[in-house]
Order: sequence, then structure tokens, then C-alpha cells
Amino acid sequence: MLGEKELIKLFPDFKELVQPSGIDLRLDEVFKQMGPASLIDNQKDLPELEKLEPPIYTLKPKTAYLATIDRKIKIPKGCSMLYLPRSTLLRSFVSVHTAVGDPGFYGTLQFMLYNYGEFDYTIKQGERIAQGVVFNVTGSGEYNGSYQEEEN
Ligand SMILES: O=c1ccn([C@H]2C[C@H](O)[C@@H](COP(=O)(O)OP(=O)(O)OP(=O)(O)O)O2)c(=O)[nH]1
Repeated sequence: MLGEKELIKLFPDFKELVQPSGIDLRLDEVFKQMGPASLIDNQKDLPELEKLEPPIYTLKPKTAYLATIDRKIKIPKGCSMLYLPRSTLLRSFVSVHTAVGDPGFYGTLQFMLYNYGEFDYTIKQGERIAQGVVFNVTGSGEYNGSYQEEEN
């Protein structure tokens, strides 16, 4: 796992969010699901979404939301990332569900927020919701999948 000094070099855009062994990730936009979705023969049909009004978001009990992370991220070739929820959210019965960040990915990270609790959870845009931890990957290729965005 990479530490602070390496992370500052590899993720200059996230400089102020670098922690001793990871990068804090801030909540940007939140969406609710407005329609069905499917995955058949690797054909992805993503659901229609509706954006919640920022900056104060109310996550209703037993409901899932899609969240975007503030600022685009470039995962350097030779590194992979895993994303873990901030424990303050878990202590409040809310979780952040995440997948793997691939070497070479550039774009906006999207996580699923789920309020497992019995009560509303209120959270403001810009709050830290997860931490990304970074690993060296020997002999990695580079992501070029459907969520890759153009770098300027
Ligand atoms: O929780 C996560 C984890 C990763 N990513 C980003 C970085 C990752 O490199 C990219 C693609 O993730 P993954 O490979 O899991 O997606 P896929 O469904 O396999 O897409 P594709 O078929 O395009 O590879 O999405 C997220 O937005 N959210």
C-alpha cells in the first residue's frame, strides 16, 4: 500500500486530501434511481437518474443513491485503488459501496450510498465519505473501458 509521500507525487490534484495511507474522497453530486436497468451479454443499460438538490442531501432509510466524487481522478498506470467507507458514515448506519479503481482510469468516480438505518441521514456536499487506498500492481495493463473519459 502506498503512503503519503508517494501519494502526493502520484495524485497532485488531491494534494490536500492525502492521508498517511490513502486519499480522502469528497461527496459531490447525489442521484436517485428513476428507472430499471439491465446487464445482458455485457450490454450495460444503466438506470435513469435524478439529481438531488445540493448542498444538503437527505438519504432516506433503506434507500440506495448514486454519489459522485469531487474532481476527476487519474489512476497512474501500475497502480490500483480500493475505496473504503468513512467510519463516521458506518457509525450512522450508512454505507458506501465501491468497486476497484483500475490502472489508467481517468474520470469521475461513482459510488453507491445506502442508508441501512431506520432514520434519515443528512449529509452535505463536500463532506468526506470514503478513503481510497492505492497499491502497486506489477505488470499491469491500462483501463480503457466504457467509463473512461477524455483527458484534456
Ligand atoms: O466504486 C468504484 C470503483 C471504480 N470506479 C471507476 C474506476 C474504475 O476503473 C472504473 C471501472 O470500474 P469497473 O472496471 O469495475 O467497471 P466495469 O463495470 O467492469 O466497466 P467496464 O466494462 O467498462 O470495464 O470505474 C468507480 O467509479 N466506482
